[in-house]
Amino acid sequence: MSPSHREPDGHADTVTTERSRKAADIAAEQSYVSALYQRLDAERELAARRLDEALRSSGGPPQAQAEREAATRTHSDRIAQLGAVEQGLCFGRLDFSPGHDGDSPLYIGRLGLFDADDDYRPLLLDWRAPAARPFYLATAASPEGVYRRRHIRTLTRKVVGLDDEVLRLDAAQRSDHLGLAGEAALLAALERRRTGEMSDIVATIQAEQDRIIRADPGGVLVVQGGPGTGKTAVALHRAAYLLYTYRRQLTTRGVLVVGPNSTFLRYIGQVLPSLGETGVLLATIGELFPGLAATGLDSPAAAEVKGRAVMVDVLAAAVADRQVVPTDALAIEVDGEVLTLDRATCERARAKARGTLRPHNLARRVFVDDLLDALAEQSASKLEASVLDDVPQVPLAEGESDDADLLDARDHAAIREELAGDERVLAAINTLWPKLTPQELLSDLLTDPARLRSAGEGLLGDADRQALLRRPGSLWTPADVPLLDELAELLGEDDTEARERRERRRREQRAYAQGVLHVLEQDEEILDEEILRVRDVLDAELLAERQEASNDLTAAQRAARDRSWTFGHVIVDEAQELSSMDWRLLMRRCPSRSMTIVGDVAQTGSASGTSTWSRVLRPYVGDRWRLRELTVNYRTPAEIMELAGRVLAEIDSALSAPVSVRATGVSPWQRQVPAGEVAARLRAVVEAELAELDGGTLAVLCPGSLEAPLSAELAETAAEAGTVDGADSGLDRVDEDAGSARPQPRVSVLTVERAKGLEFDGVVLVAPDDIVRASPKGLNDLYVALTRATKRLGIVHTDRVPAVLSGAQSGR
Ligand SMILES: Nc1ncnc2c1ncn2[C@@H]1O[C@H](COP(=O)(O)OP(=O)(O)OP(=O)(O)O)[C@@H](O)[C@H]1O
Repeated sequence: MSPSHREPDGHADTVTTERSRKAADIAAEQSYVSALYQRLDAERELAARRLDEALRSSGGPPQAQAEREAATRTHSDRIAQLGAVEQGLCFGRLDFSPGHDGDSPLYIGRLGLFDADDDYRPLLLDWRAPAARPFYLATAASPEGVYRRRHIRTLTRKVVGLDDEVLRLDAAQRSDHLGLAGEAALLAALERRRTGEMSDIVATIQAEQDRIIRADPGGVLVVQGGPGTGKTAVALHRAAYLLYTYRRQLTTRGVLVVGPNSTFLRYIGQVLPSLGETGVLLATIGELFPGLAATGLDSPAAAEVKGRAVMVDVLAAAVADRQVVPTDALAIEVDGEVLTLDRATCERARAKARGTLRPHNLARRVFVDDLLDALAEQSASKLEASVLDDVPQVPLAEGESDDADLLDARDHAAIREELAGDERVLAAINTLWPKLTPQELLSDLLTDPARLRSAGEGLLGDADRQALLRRPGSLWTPADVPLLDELAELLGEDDTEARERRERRRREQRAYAQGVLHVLEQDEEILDEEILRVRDVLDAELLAERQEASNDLTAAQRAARDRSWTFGHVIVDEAQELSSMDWRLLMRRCPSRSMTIVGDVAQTGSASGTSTWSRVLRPYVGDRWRLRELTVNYRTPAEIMELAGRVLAEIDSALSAPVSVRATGVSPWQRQVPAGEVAARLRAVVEAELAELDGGTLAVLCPGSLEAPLSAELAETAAEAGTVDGADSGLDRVDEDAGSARPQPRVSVLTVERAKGLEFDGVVLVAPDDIVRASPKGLNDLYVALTRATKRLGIVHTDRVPAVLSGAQSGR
């Protein structure tokens, strides 16, 4: 330091004292944190030992086997949980004002640890525990007894920094403009390079987020917030919190988290395990019909029509159309005899079946029974007539009547049974009221113009029907899934045969178990009448139950296989995109209406999506839903948000953009290139941006028409440098080594639709004018695209500059 810059001696002393105090604090925290890691290691060893014991023991009675399976599951879960908290095990400490209840410091971390040698004194408090709340909520104005909040920063197991906030109104240490807690730790977290996988935010959850995370689970909670306000982060932490707090209810029914696409689910997939939660099913709507892969793509017009609420009536009409009454009588030849089903008989049977109000496949039984009765009666009459024809006529004696039936009830039943087993009879009845699967019915409907015209009469226009029609054998699409789900409800499943099969299997298992008990008893030496015998503790019924495929699946795994599964709680992210039909499906999965709905109506891109929450919720809960708003943008720097804010004002001047938590000093750049040269020139732009970013992730966002050519162009760069993800390769290969080694920079080429919910360090937006003009929600798409970057944004115009962007800073 030059003499002219020398600090006055007194100041230098203060700095030195401050430094040594910090070093002493760090050393003290290091010893506490090291002790916590020792405890963690001990817990891991214990869990591993117990798992090993459970796996090694074998044989024994069935009850012991079942217990062993449960123990194996518990210990494996515990090992996974302990493994997921290695990074940042402890991140906070609360010190309380003197005289406050329990004034020893509390340490907050990713899970709870206790001192087994000291009456299970808490050493580390799980962030979800009620006592940890002040860490997120206490403020200088409302300190909740907290004197100091400390953020502890660690790298691997080493304490590398402490950020203290003294919660006294006169301790003006904190920026109050957004009411942020732990601002230094928060900004450090936000500055981190993005890896392509979302990370948890347990160490820096803000008060407005915490209130949502810990909100009561009952009823529908809507979380509305602009881009980057942490909606996804909050939704996932809420899932973890609910599972921790309401474990009993929720581990049986499970929690469903719905996201917009598989790229997004990969992006958030790691967050929950790192929070120590694995009992959650992450799925897109397209994945919620078990056994069906919805890999096809709809045109925007087809997706929009399929999402309309009127499709409920179209499908109901399509089902009704399959319950046919013939114009002319149907003739069925059975054993050389012709039986007929006339219009009136069929109409009566149909009315009776429909009158049951049961789903089609279940009401079918009533229809079939009625027709079989009619046919049996006809057949019996014919038989009687032919017998009478063959018998010589004998004059009736006085008082005798000739209407005595030749056939009794047993004969009638036998005739009916024979008809019920006759292929030709069944085939005829099937043409009138077939047993149907949702897939058969929807496929028939969408590939047959006549069926579609009939079902859509008065409900769909010509253009709608045209949009829906497709070739036989087409792949299922995500928008088909809610239609199939609706049909599954309308059709119902006649599971009589399956139930009979299950009952038969149970009987066999019971018989087998009886045999096992017999053998066990013969082996027993009766030494003492007092000693319990096998049969005293286990009967054949119980043993048979244990034999049933041991139910060692989690609720999430069972739910994934069962269409009619209902969840304990449902969380929907990017909920503004869901269609009316999507909502129907989701509401069916959650009859308790314990739901968290997260989204931003200014980001709606899909034509089936919504611009108001009340419109989608009214049919299910009326006005009984709560709204919470998030107002701070943790992702997008102020310079980029300034540009995005103009687009938002254009979408709806009543909407206000969230306030950015930080500025970078780097304004977005814009330049114009001829449309034909964009692919060739993009490579240089990408290389320059990667150099500026010095690692981290970069996305090229473009209209659908440019996705393939730009991917191909950049794939050549990838081949040379090994750094580019093509459109289909996803983001999951991105890695970063805890901040020390330089990460591989990655480039993804994506449409706005696929980039929804994701974020990147840098974004190059190509041809925004085409994006705006491509759909009625083009401005919303532009808003989404502009708000994906955490650091840098560049815009390459190929055609006109959208008016809303003109006049902004140019360059590059
Ligand atoms: N309290 C916090 N501490 C640290 N990081 C946070 C916090 N809240 C949000 N973030 C970070 O801000 C970024 C944006 O969060 P998130 O993706 O959840 O926002 P979003 O509201 O879902 O955005 P969008 O609507 O654009 O999809 C993420 O990187 C997230 O980790």
